[in-house]
Amino acid sequence: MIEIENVSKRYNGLPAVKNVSMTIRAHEFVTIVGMSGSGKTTLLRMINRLVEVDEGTIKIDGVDNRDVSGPQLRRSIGYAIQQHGLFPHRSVAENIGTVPGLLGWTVEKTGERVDELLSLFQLDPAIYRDRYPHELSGGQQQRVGVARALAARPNILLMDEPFGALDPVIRNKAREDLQKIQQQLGTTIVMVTHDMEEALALGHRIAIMDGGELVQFAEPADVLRNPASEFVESLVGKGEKPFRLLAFASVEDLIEPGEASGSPISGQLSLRDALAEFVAQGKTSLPVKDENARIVGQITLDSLVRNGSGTP
Ligand SMILES: Nc1ncnc2c1ncn2[C@@H]1O[C@H](COP(=O)(O)OP(=O)(O)OP(=O)(O)O)[C@@H](O)[C@H]1O
Repeated sequence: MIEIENVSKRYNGLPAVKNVSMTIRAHEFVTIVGMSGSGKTTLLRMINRLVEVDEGTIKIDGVDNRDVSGPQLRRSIGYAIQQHGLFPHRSVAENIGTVPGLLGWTVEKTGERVDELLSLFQLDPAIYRDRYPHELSGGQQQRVGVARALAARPNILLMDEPFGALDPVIRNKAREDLQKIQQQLGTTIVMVTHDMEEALALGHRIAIMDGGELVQFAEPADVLRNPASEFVESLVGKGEKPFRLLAFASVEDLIEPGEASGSPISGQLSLRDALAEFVAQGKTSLPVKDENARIVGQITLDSLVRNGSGTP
């Protein structure tokens, strides 16, 4: 758990973060979103004390983060950034093994962990272990950067625009991988992004910053339905809002009895993807199938539209 209490930071007399309080629960995935210069990175870096707070306290699992030394704190918290920060003259294995090395792990234990992480990130250890960063694609470098941040099994992982430099296709894949890894390892993740789509897709809760202030901290659907201010509403994108809300419900929520023609869609599909199917198939109702491809009912465009607009 990370408890941020009344934290402020100024640079040259100008406030960068203003009196922010928020509690991030263990195993939670929190995204911090906001415009450029809104204080996201400053807030993130105060957690691992790459930036010191001017006022307020940050407690990690109940302990003030100033009660341990900065280097010691940073060995226990993973940190991944956009420029991945890999050491160019060290191999992939040496890069990933950096923190375990500092913590005094044996060569054998570190080697096992390196291979385990490479496999987790779908990089064959036999091929990639001994490569150097310049021998990897941008997406692979990024994955190695995140693997390195997770090497010593930190309970907390801080990420600053980790996918910013990736092209959209690889970026989506990287997000999915991260989501799976978070579920698998239960790591508490705090991730800064300026991409609302990314914040909504990944965050269990989203923290929205504006001019150094935390203006809303809530679950994605809540932010969409009840934006705390006009600024949040504009960030969410008024026009996009109905589609984004549809992404949080699935076809199985709206199954009804009856037969429909057309190519069956999965009950697991999000309503947003279902809407695309209605358009692609040119239908107003579609059959719904379960995991065993059995037809279990139908969904109508009418019910989807009513759900999307919030009309019962
Ligand atoms: N080391 C520094 N020295 C002086 N001013 C700084 C420093 N770091 C940040 N600032 C200022 O503090 C404010 C918040 O910056 P911060 O990097 O936290 O914003 P951000 O929301 O992460 O922005 P971006 O999305 O562009 O990275 C900005 O006005 C910035 O210019």
